[in-house]
Amino acid sequence: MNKDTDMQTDVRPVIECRNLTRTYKEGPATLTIFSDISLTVGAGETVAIVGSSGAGKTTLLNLLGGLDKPSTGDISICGEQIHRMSEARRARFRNQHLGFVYQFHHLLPEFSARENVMLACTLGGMSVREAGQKADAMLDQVGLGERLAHKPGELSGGERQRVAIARALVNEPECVLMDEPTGNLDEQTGESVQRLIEGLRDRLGIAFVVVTHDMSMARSLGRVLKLEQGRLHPLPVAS
Ligand SMILES: Nc1ncnc2c1ncn2[C@@H]1O[C@H](COP(=O)(O)OP(=O)(O)OP(=O)(O)O)[C@@H](O)[C@H]1O
Repeated sequence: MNKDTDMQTDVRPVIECRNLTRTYKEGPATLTIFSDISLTVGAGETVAIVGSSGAGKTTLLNLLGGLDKPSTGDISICGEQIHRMSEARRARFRNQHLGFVYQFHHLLPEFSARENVMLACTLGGMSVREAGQKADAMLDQVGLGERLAHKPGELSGGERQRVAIARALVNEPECVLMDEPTGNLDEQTGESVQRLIEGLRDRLGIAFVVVTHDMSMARSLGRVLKLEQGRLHPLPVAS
């Protein structure tokens, strides 16, 4: 075990990355975004990834989520090598095992909060009736039980982000990947989204990987790793 960037407990690993390298070809030159990154994240663990703009945080998150493939190295999510799956299998796997939350919520503007969350279920083959029940329960958990019929344009920024979190969680994924989930929110709303993440992690045992520029949120979520000059370094725990 790599003691620097691996979890320190013996809980079941949800994410296991070994020696990840991502490069881009730029004419005759090769641009290395990061190299030789290894990382293990266990069930119910939260890992925050920080680093300056352009350090490669989103690139790393995209690899973990199967949106991009590593140049070299292995990624195992829930014991399966996501980067080696066929396109169709990967889409199914992502729907079943992973949830995604972005800085800009990417909700469909024409659909209600309920319908946006339901869509994540029906895409996976669930009946409309069951999807409706799941969406209602999940939206209730994130405190939006009274806003089911509101469209994104009729919700506040924090409420929209909570709908996006409900959508990411409704299929009960083992792992949720978040890119700047509070980046677009004021301090108070950001803190309430952070508490929501912590509550869901503790209640449901989901592993969270959260890319953020907010160091205080990173520290309070748990383990903090800094992506710097193409390497992932653990930051010491704040006293
Ligand atoms: N398709 C691509 N081709 C070439 N270079 C790319 C490509 N995609 C990303 N990059 C480069 O990879 C680097 C890392 O980008 P990335 O978006 O992962 O950074 P980041 O740490 O998430 O930054 P920010 O905090 O600003 O969002 C950047 O320098 C970017 O220009």
